Amino acid sequence: MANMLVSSWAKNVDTIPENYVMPPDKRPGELVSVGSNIPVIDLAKSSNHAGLVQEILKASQEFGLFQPVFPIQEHRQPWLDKPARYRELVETYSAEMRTLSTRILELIGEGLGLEEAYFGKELSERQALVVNHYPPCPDPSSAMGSPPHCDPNLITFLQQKIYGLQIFKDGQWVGVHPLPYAFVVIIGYQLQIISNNKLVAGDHRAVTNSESGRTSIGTFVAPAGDCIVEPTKALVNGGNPALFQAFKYQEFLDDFVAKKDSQKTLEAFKINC
Ligand SMILES: O=C(O)CCC(=O)C(=O)O
Ligand SMILES: [Fe+2]
Repeated sequence: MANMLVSSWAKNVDTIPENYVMPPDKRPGELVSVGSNIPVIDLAKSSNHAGLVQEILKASQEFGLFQPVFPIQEHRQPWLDKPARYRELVETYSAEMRTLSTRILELIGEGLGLEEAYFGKELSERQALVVNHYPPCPDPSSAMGSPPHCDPNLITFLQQKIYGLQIFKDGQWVGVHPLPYAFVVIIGYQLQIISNNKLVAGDHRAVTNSESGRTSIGTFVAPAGDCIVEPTKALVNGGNPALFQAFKYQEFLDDFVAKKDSQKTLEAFKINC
């Protein structure tokens, strides 16, 4: 059992096992710079609420990703690295993430001109915590930590201490700098669909490095399985016809798991004009 965990043997390898070597066209390549223009948004700027909403909306339209910073984390970093109190920590962490996601979803809803609680009910009913661990890799340019994809859910909150996350923007991969007191917010496909393509899902991947292992903590907020998702009526009219059909979220998720290619799943739910 212990040997099945990559982390138990990966420390001792000096070449990548063959099944981890990616075909040349799927490799991360060498030259990816850390982006200096990825939006970092200060949530404490409550004196300029309208400005904050606009900043979040613009980032969600242009990048599908942003990094909110908020002061509470300067005092308490909720990093889950103490297994002894893991259960308790996960409970507290999940509750805090719920508060943060509610806040961000309210700001996005406001920016889209929707009622305050629009995303607060069935559309955000599910919340899952996923901890990814990437061991150090002898040859990071030939292997991939997490292949390129968009998240199928509504919105994702990611915490990373070590660099590894990259976003595809303007035809190239850009590294997302791990800021110590910021989360990374990634717009998921359900927000793209509900906004009728006004917001874009962030296309991202994770690379490895040879010096150290990397752990990322993801909080995935998603609709209930039987929740009907469709472009919101508020953003659909004669000039802006609905670009996606209505579906049950579980149908979208099943297609995503079956196809293993997030873009193909999005295509399958488009209305063919
Ligand atoms: O580990 C990361 O930085 C990205 C993980 C990810 O994209 C995912 O779990 O969906
Ligand atoms: Fe992801």
